Amino acid sequence: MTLKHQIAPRVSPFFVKMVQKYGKVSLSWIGTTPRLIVGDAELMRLILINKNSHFVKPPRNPLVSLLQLGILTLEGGKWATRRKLILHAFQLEKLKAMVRAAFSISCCSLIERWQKLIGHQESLELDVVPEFEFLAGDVISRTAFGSSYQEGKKIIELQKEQAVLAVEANNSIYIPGLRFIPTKKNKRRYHLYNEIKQLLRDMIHKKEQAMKMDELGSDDLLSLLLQCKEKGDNGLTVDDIIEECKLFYFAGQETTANLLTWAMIVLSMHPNWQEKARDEVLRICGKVTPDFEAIKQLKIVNMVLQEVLRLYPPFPGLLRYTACETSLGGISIPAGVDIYLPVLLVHGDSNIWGEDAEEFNPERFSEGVSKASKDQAAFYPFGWGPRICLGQNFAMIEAKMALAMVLQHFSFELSPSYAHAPCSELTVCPQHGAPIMLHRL
Ligand code: HEM
Repeated sequence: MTLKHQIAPRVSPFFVKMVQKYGKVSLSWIGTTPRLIVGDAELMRLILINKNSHFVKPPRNPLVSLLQLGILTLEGGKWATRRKLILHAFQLEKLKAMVRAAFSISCCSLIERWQKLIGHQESLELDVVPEFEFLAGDVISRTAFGSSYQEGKKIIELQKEQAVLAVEANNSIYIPGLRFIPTKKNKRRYHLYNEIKQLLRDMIHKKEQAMKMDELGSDDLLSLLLQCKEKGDNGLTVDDIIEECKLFYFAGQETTANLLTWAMIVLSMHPNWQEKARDEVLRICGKVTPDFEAIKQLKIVNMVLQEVLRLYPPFPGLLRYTACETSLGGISIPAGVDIYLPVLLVHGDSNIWGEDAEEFNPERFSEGVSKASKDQAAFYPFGWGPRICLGQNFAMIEAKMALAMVLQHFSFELSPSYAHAPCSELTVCPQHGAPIMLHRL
C-alpha cells in the first residue's frame, strides 16, 4: 500500500508534506480519526511551545474520556489564572516548607512501615508499586488539601479505578449512544464520576468554612484556588476547582509513584549504581532525614532519577490538537489535527543519545540535561512549553527524598518472581508489579 492510500483524504496534502519534510512523522488512526505521530525532537518542541495547539480534542463523550479525570480541561484566561496560582504555590520557599511539613512526614512513615514489616527478619519481599502509590498520594493529599488529607486519600482510590475505566473507553471504538446503555461498566463510570465530584464538593465546602473562621487562610493548594473563586472574568467556579483538584491527584500521584518504582527496579538491576547512590546519601545526610539543603546536594541520586525518566517516562507520549490552522517550521497544520508526540521514542533514539541509548547510564547526565545528548531538545519527561509540568520541582524533590531515605535504610534486589514487562496504561508501569527483596542495613 502506498503512503497516499493510508492518508485521510481530508488532510492528505498536509500529511504528505509532513512525511516528506520530516522522516520521523507518520499517521495512525484512533477509531476513524487520523492522528499524526511526530517522532522528530525539534518538531515536537515546536508543537509543544505553540500556543495554538490545545491539550486534547474536546471529547465527544466527556464521561468516558480521559477528561473526566480532570486532565487539563481549562483553556484560555482561566488556565492562565490557574497556572499563575499554582506556580505561586510551588515557589522555592513554599517547597521548602512542604519538605518539612509533608514530604518528610510521609517518607518517614513509609520507612517505619517497611521496618515494621521486616520486623526481626533480615529481608522481606514487597511489591513496591502500591507502596509508592500510597506515599505519593499521602504527599499530594497533605500539600493540596492540608487538614483534609484523609478525605483526599479516598478520592485517590476512586480515581485509580476511574482511570482504568477511562483508558479502556478511550481506546475502544466510539459508538454513538453506547454511553447511555446501563452496562455494568457504564453504571460504575457514572457512579465514580458523581461520587468523586460529591466528595470534592464537600471538601471545598468544609475548606471554605474553615477559611472564613481563620482570616489568615492557609497555604495549601485548595485554599489558594478558593481565593480565586469567581473573581473577575477569569475567576474559577466551584466546578473548575473540582476539575483542578482531580488533576492534582491524577498528575501528582501516579507519575511520581512510577518514577520511584522504576528507580527501585533499575537500581536493583544495577547494584553498582545503587552503591554509588547510597554512598552519596550517607556522605551527605548520614542516617538523618534529609532536609531541603541536603536534597539539593544529591547529584548522583538526581542523575539516576533523570536516567530513569529518560528510559521510563511516566507519560510515554503527549497529545495535542490544533484548534485552528497553525504554522510550524514552515508548514501549515490544518485545524482539527490530532497529534501524538511519542516521548519514549525520542528518549530512546540512538542518533540523539548515542549507541548506548537503550542502556541505563546515569553518567550521561553528569553535566546536566543540556549536555546529556546531541540534541538539547530531546528530553521531555515533564513536557515542554506553556503546558510544561507545574509539579516538576515538587516531584523531583519528593522522589529524591524518598529514594535517599530508602537507600539509607535498606539495600534491595529484584525478587526472583519479578518479570520485566513495562507496559503503557495511562502511564508506563511494570505490568506484573515490582516485587523487590528488601534487606535491612
Ligand atoms: C515524575 C513526576 C511527574 C511527571 C513525569 C509529570 C509529567 C507531566 C507532563 C508530561 C505534563 C505535561 C502534559 C502535556 O503537556 O500534555 C504535566 C503537566 C502537569 N503536571 Fe506533572 N508530572 C509529574 C508530577 C507532577 C506533580 C507531583 C504535580 C503536582 C503536584 C504535577 C502537576 C501537573 C500539572 C498541574 C500539570 C498541568 C500543567 C498545565 O496544564 O498548565 N505533576 N506533568
